Amino acid sequence: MPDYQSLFHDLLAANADAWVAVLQTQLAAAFDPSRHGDLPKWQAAIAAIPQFSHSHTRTDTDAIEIGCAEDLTALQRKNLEQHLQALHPWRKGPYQLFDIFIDTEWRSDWKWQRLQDHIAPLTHRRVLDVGCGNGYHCWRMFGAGAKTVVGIDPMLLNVMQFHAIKKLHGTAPVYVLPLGMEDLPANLQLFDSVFSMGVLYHRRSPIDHLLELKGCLQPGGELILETLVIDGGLGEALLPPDRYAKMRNVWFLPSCPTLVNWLQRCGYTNVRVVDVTVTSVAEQRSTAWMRFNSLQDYLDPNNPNLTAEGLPAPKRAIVIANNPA
Ligand SMILES: Nc1ncnc2c1ncn2[C@@H]1O[C@H](C[S@+](CC[C@H]([NH3+])C(=O)[O-])CC(=O)[O-])[C@@H](O)[C@H]1O
Repeated sequence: MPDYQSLFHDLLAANADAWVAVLQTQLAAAFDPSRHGDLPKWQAAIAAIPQFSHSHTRTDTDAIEIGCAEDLTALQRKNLEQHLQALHPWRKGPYQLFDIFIDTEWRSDWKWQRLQDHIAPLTHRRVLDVGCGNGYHCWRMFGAGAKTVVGIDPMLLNVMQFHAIKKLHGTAPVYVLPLGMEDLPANLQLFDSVFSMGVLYHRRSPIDHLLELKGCLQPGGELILETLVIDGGLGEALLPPDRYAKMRNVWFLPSCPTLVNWLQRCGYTNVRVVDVTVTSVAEQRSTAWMRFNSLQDYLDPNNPNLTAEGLPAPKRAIVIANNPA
C-alpha cells in the first residue's frame, strides 16, 4: 500500500481526525489484493520502477515533465517504458517522463487551459479533485501553487498510474486516494477549492452530488464543476434511455440554465458558466498509450453531431460557484 503518512499529518493538523480514522480502514480495504485481480501485476510494475534522480520536474506545463532524456541510459528508458505500458490504458495526461511521451487518450491540458484563468488562485489552498482519474489535473493544481492536493477516484488502475508518476516525481503534497465521492464523510468543510470534472453525469442523483461537494468546502470556498450539457432552456435535461456514447453509466445531462438552477437551489452563490465546448475527436482519441476505442467510435459515423445512439454529441460546460462565506 502506498505511503499516505504526510497526508494524515496534514489532515490531523486541519482537525480532520475523524476522517483519518476512517481513511486508514478504507485504504487497507481498497489495496487488498483480493479486491482486484490485476492489482499484483500493477504493484509489480510500480515496484520495478526505480526512483531515478532527475534534472528537473515541472507541473505547470501542458505535459507534466519529469527529467530529461540524458537522465536515463537506453536500457533504463526501455525498461521504464515497459513498466508504464503495463499500466495501460492511460486516459488522462499528457506526461513527458524523461524522453518518454505518454500520449494519453485525452488532451487533459485543454480542459485546464479552458478553466485556469477563471478560478480563484490556488496559492496556499487545500484542494480536492473528485474523480481525478490518474491525477493529471492534481499535478496542475500543485503547479498552480496549491499547498495540498487530494484527488479521489474509485478506479484502482487510475490510482496505480498516479503512484507510478509520483514515484518518478518524488515527494510532493499531492495524493490520490482510491475512493468515490460517496466514501468521503459528509460535511468535511475542509477544502478551499473543490473540483468535480466529468463526474456529475455518472451520479444517479446529481443534486446529492452537488450537496456532497458543498459539504467538502470551507465557507467561502470555490467549486469548479465540469460536466456534459445539452443545448436548451431552464428546466431541460436529458436522461438517456439507455447508453450515452456507448457508456452505460450516464444519467443526467442538464442544459446550462438548468445546471445553474441546480447549483443555486443547492445554496451555491455567484454561479457562472465560464466555458462551453464541444468535445472534439482531437481532444479524445485512441493513441499508443490507449489502444481501445475512443470518441470517434462512439459517434454516429454519418453525423458527428450525434452519438452512436442518436443523442446530442458530447458538449461540456465549466461552471464556477461559491459556498457562501
Ligand atoms: N462516484 C464517484 N466518485 C468519484 N469519482 C468517480 C465516481 N464515479 C466515477 N468516478 C471517476 O470519475 C472519472 C470521470 S473521467 C474525468 C476525469 C478528470 N476529472 C477529468 O476531468 O479529466 C470522465 C471524463 O473523461 O470526462 C473517472 O476517473 C471515474 O473513475
